[in-house]
Amino acid sequence: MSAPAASPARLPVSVLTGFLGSGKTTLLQALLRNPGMARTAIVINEFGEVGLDHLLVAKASENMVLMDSGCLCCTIRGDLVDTLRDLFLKRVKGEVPDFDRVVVETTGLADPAPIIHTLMSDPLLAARFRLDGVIATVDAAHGSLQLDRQPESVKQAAVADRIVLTKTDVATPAATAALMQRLAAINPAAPVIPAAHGEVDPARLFDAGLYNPETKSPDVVRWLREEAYRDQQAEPRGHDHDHDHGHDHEHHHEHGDHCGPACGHGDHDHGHHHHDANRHDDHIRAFCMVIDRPIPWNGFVDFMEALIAQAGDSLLRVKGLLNVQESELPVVVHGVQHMFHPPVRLEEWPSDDHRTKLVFITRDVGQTVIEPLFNGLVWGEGKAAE
Ligand SMILES: Nc1nc2c(ncn2[C@@H]2O[C@H](COP(=O)(O)OP(=O)(O)OP(=O)(O)O)[C@@H](O)[C@H]2O)c(=O)[nH]1
Repeated sequence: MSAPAASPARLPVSVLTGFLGSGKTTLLQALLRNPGMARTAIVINEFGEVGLDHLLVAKASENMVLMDSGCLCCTIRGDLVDTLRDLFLKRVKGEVPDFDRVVVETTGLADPAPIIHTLMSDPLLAARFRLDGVIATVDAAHGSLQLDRQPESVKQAAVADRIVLTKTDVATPAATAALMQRLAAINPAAPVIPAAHGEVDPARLFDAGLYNPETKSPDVVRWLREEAYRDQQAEPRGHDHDHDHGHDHEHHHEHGDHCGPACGHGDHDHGHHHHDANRHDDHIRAFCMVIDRPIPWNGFVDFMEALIAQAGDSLLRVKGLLNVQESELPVVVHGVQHMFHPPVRLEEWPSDDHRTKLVFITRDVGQTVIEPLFNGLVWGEGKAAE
């Protein structure tokens, strides 16, 4: 098993995504004014669209400007990899003020996954930067309609670590409440932060990654939030998912317990649709698996490889804390679609609970699909007759 220590010293990068017109620019403008954003570099597509003139202090170079809050703002030149390398180099040479955080806005790119993949996979970037988290803006007034009609908007909410609910000043409280419930169903672990006109404490948006910058150590409980999947599954659904209830879960429980009677909510494989099948979030499954006994690492790798091969595009987010047979220490895995971070071995268990926990947010691939694959490749179940 390769389990390199993911150095917390690498610069955290947050990816800001959100549907067209959902308030990304407004949020950035408010953040740029905030003194709490000093020592942050923001990467955007164009200065013009953010309307920075009134916040500008100095032009550092053709594509970099400095704000009076201390925030550095730069536009993408070439591609993101070039821009981030350039930014890092200028920082090292002292050509720009030191910064210890980067925010990348994904304007014009509906799907945040390619940016996340670039951050995870480019070897030079991965040595200097680490993905802190994905922030998604969702419009409180139009978000429901966008979730209905636009698969990208569901995907953005599903891969997010933080969801900023914008335009709460113009949405009705009932619409806001219904949307919050719907977002919680898509992505149970992501806090939904209401923010009219982009007014939000930056501290609530950042440090969503595995590393807690205060303790300089991993905080896997906060990162995994596996209990949120349980809580969410126990809640009445914001829309009709009652077809999930009552199906037979007994067959799932042989190797571990699962998250209550509504676990694998969205296991639509069981049928009984009562509602508009075109709602894109009805294709989203958010569930956790808890496995009692230590798992063989090679079996887990076989399982993940098979899952990626069969359903890579449908895996929106996978996070896991693993108890592997080969190690006394826990191993953390993290993936977005078919791209996985190198596994990280932690120095200690976060609690006395040493069970493996895996959380999945997928499109159309429910627990009833993933669990037999896991049981087959990890425990060799279903192979006896071969
Ligand atoms: N009332 C109200 N209007 C908002 C709020 N946030 C954004 N807006 C308005 O919504 C419109 C779109 O906001 P932007 O911030 O430009 O959204 P965006 O996501 O950056 O848009 P694109 O870059 O085109 O994808 C603008 O007219 C904003 O003034 C809010 O919280 N309340």
